[in-house]
Amino acid sequence: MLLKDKKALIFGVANNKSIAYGIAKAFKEQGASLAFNYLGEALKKRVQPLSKELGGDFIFDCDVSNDEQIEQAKQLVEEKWGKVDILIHSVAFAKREDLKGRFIETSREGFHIALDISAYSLVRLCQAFEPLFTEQASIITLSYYGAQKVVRNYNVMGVAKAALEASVRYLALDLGENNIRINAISAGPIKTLAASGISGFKTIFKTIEEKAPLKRNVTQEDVAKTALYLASDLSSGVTGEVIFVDSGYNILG
Ligand SMILES: CCCCCCc1ccc(Oc2ccc(Oc3cccc(O)n3)cc2)c(O)c1
Repeated sequence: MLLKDKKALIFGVANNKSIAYGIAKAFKEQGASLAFNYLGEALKKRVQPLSKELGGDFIFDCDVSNDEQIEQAKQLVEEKWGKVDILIHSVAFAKREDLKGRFIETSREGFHIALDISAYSLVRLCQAFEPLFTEQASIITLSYYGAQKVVRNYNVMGVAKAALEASVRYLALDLGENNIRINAISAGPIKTLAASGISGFKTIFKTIEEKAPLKRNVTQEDVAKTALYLASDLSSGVTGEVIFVDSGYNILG
């Protein structure tokens, strides 16, 4: 049991297609205790049954763009668990109109929203939960190839993911003082609720099957297994890294 008695806080399960759901399922199988956030009453109805199904300890309302809600979440987790061994950040958002057309048309508001929810939220969650992280705690966030190379339509989310990946490196320096590790998994395209909001997703998904070295798209399970490695002592010497789980697509010219 790779994660026996570890307490894993999971941000970003929306449904059973979410990457965070696949990660949580694998963590449970390896003996971890789980807790999940949900975004407001509407999504509580979706997350509650998923948490039950996965044997979660508790769920909590937390909009990661709201500092008070993050502080309240920290206080609740402190009360329920006292400490946190693993934090999964699988949260992002951009306005629909900013995920298509010309990036140059991005509004100031749209840029702020995308970077606040998709990148700054990781910094703030680390800041709030730092007092609860155990000696060997591990933090994992999710990124995409569009952070490093231009992928048409990904637009402002690519800029947000670039900021997220750089934040992982700077956070690794600060958190390393206490032997806490933070890494990103750059996952290939997976058919999630979020993915359905991006123009051109289907085309990219098909291209991977034709061009990627493994000639197939990756699954939630592929990503979850790398998350197990990063969350466990198997990756004890790894921090500040971006690990591609994308059938090798990123290595192509
Ligand atoms: C053109 C790029 C195709 C491959 C995209 C792979 C991918 C799929 C999903 C990803 O996660 C999100 C999460 C939220 C997000 O913002 C959204 C999603 C739906 C509606 C909306 O208004 N914003 C966009 C992507 C992601 O970062 C990357």
